[in-house]
Amino acid sequence: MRVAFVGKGGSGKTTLSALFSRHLARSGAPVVAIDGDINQHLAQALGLDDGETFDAPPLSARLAEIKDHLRGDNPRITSSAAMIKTTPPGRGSRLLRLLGDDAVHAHHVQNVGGVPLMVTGEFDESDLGVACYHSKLGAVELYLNHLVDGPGEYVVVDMTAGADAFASGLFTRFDMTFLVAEPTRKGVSVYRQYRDHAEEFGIPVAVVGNKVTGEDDLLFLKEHVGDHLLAYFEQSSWVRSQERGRPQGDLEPHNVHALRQLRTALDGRTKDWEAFQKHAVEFHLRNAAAWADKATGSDLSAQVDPGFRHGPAALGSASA
Ligand SMILES: Nc1ncnc2c1ncn2[C@@H]1O[C@H](COP(=O)(O)OS(=O)(=O)O)[C@@H](OP(=O)(O)O)[C@H]1O
Ligand SMILES: Nc1ncnc2c1ncn2[C@@H]1O[C@H](COP(=O)(O)OP(=O)(O)O)[C@@H](O)[C@H]1O
Repeated sequence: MRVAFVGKGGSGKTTLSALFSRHLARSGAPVVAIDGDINQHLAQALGLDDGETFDAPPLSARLAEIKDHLRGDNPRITSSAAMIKTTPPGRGSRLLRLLGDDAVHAHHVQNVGGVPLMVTGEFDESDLGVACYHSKLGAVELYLNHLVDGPGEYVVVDMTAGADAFASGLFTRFDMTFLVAEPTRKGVSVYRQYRDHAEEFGIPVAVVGNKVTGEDDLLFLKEHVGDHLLAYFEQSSWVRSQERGRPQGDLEPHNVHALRQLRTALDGRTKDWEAFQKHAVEFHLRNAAAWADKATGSDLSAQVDPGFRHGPAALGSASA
């Protein structure tokens, strides 16, 4: 199961991504957390100490190698240069298993606070004015497009705020999207934007309230998001103490309960590999027509393999 945490900057996406990843990992479930936020703080939120560093290379630093690995010997994708972030897998592509023995996990995963973590990379000075953050997110999209995750396995992505997530179709790669909303007008406005995109594509979105301090906060959220409110987290002194580098005691029982609610909702989803691949193809064709055919000088619609069926059955016939 894949889940994205989205919402306004500062709403608590990173905090909740970290809490949820750790909650899953502690239960013994296989988890990969991915920091896809423009502000790369997930490692810290998972408990990377001040003296420690995250040494695994960011996914965006090895995009060409990742593409080369994933295209395997798919005859429709003749070079990594011809592969764009939306290029869907086909027969001959290399498919990934969660935390499998492959070049992507081997290079990019580092364990932080008991959670295997990959990062997309900082949006640095050299990117300013020349690229959008979607260039960093391309590797996440390729990873998710080629991943065959089984039941009881989890990918948790801390997503960037804002419209970049919609640019390529990345938002259709998840079994569930948790929209983190503070009980403020700004907090719920992102919800409306996301809801409209999601409805168009039949994407499941649930609102997760955060930093709730009382009945008024809860009523405000219910008034604005209604039945889409799945769960809410209270303002947490444990989170605050952890942020100060001195975690005290345990996460509050109400917040632990909210984590369980998120997991139950996610576990209740049924995977639809056919719909998943259909969206991948649809967005690939859109990107091809909008900019990528021109950028690569080729007809990228030819990369779509109509005979490919994504999902566990495809693992057997994929490139080794
Ligand atoms: N949605 C959309 N619309 C318009 N232009 C886009 C879009 N996505 C990517 N690009 C531009 O294409 C260049 C390569 O994109 P990426 O680095 O994201 O990766 S990839 O080629 O898809 O792997 C890159 O341009 P350059 O930076 O000039 O190489 C991106 O800015
Ligand atoms: N439930 C909570 N209780 C207390 N502080 C919180 C809670 N959720 C988030 N915070 C704090 O709010 C700030 C912003 O959270 P962060 O997770 O970095 O947001 P985002 O990733 O959405 O930008 C951080 O200082 C974080 O510790």
